[in-house]
Amino acid sequence: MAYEKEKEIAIAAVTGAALLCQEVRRQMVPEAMAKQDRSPVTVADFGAQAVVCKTLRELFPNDPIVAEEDAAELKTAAMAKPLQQVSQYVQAIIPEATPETVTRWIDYGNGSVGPRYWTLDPIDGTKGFLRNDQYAVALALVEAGEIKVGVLACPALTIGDTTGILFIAVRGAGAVMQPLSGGSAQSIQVAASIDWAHFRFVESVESGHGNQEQQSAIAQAAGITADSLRMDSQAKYGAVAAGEAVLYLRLPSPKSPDYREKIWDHAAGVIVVEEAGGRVTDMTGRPLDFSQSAKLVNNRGVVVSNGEIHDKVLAALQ
Ligand SMILES: Nc1ncnc2c1ncn2[C@@H]1O[C@H](COP(=O)(O)OS(=O)(=O)O)[C@@H](OP(=O)(O)O)[C@H]1O
Ligand SMILES: [Mg+2]
Ligand SMILES: [Mg+2]
Ligand SMILES: [Mg+2]
Repeated sequence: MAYEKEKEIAIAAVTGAALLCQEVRRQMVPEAMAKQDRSPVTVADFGAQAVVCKTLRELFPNDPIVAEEDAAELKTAAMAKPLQQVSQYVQAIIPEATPETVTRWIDYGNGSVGPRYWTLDPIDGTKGFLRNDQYAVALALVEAGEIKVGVLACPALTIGDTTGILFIAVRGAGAVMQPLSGGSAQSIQVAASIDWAHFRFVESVESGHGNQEQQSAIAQAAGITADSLRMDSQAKYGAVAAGEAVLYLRLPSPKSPDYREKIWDHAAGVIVVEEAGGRVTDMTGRPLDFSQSAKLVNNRGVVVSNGEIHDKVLAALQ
């Protein structure tokens, strides 16, 4: 099958990173360090990025990686202690890790968008991770602007009687989910609109990451009467792909009208939903454009659905 090697390496890398995140949560109450944009980052974000970038670079040395974090701050003297912690967590997954190699591996993620690249969010939903709620490790391969492979680990997500879910999709080959702790893969499909128990929508926990008032109004216009499920991270894409909800709305926040969505906050989730039979566009109906830069400069807002209700949602947005 096409992209077999990419898929296997991506699964190994993301699983290692998710284990690291779970280990951090078990051993400590992670502290948030503030980035320049004042958003939080933790030792687990850095550790997860080191694990994934090191694995990818070894197997695909020519592929750029566009990842959320970088090690510039972490290399400063003031950060010696957190760097030591990052290095120890990474060592549990990759024994040869040292503070020096770890910062180098993290900076493999400073690549640029090009004809073929990987994009990584080492922890998507850092605020969720800090709150002991949902978070995800999200990795995707993009070629000529088209997402080809996506692997999304959601360690805190429960579906059926499994907690800790790994979503995997390859373009044209469908989407599956499997227990993060190992076990067999099961093919997934979005829910049909007649499935009333799942005829509901998901949105962010953080009100500043969307426009909850408008999101409720649009969901209602599409016939959804149930309250929203609020969850952090791309676990929302997983919920739509696995048929737990029929719609995920992320409309521009009135507090940050000029915000542009980042590619790593969407790429893995988009292919998982599309391969499960769903549809993803921006709020004007355009496909998300992953060919430009780390930001989705040609898109505003994101609409993710089971496909069936997509046009109705877009019409309500006009
Ligand atoms: N203003 C604004 N608008 C839209 N999106 C924003 C904004 N600010 C931040 N972010 C990005 O949101 C990412 C996580 O958002 P989620 O909505 O998935 O999770 S959460 O419910 O907010 O925790 C989060 O990803 P992580 O940084 O990886 O956690 C951010 O990249
Ligand atoms: Mg962040
Ligand atoms: Mg993110
Ligand atoms: Mg992140």
